[in-house]
Amino acid sequence: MLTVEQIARRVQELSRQISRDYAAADELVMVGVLRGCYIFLADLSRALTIRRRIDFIAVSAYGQQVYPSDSLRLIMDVRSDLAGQHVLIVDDILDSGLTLNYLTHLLGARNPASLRTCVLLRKPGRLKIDITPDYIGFDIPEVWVVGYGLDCSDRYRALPYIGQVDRLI
Ligand SMILES: O=P(O)(O)OC[C@H]1O[C@H](OP(=O)(O)OP(=O)(O)O)[C@H](O)[C@@H]1O
Ligand SMILES: Nc1nc2[nH]cnc2c(=O)[nH]1
Repeated sequence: MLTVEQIARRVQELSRQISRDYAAADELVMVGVLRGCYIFLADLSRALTIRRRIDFIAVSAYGQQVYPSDSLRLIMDVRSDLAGQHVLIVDDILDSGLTLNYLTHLLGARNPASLRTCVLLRKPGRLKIDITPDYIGFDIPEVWVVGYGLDCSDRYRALPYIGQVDRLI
């Protein structure tokens, strides 16, 4: 679906935009949403030209039967105190929007100086919640995608490109 070159070009564009937008900030705290974010966050953070710190957070759906699950729980919190910090949540994909919605409420309640969101992929046709990330890499169709950090039953995360697999979503 997306080649190595297309992804690299878009990540560079996003990093230029983010570096420009935060040029006046002392520091940006990038909060990656595990696990799918790990390659995108690595590439994006290295391309930024501003001061940044990296942190991680992990959530999990209750139960595995239904996707997307309506209820999420926090399974690993960030280490940093986010009060007064410029925070950017970085995730690989926005599907129903439940994860990003949950996290923006959770982290927004910690009095950050600012809170924005960045996703590499968005499936506009799947949104269950009206949420628009501040930075979006690509809009994609309603299919299951893998590679560049994204998995299918924990496989394919290390593929350098983004591909589509047959799976009911
Ligand atoms: O918009 P939503 O419907 O909430 O879906 C998006 C979330 O789903 C994926 O995570 P997943 O739960 O598959 O975990 P993983 O990142 O560990 O693979 C992805 O990384 C997002 O965090
Ligand atoms: N790997 C992967 N995770 C997702 N989470 C929500 N949609 C997707 C998808 O298409 N692929």
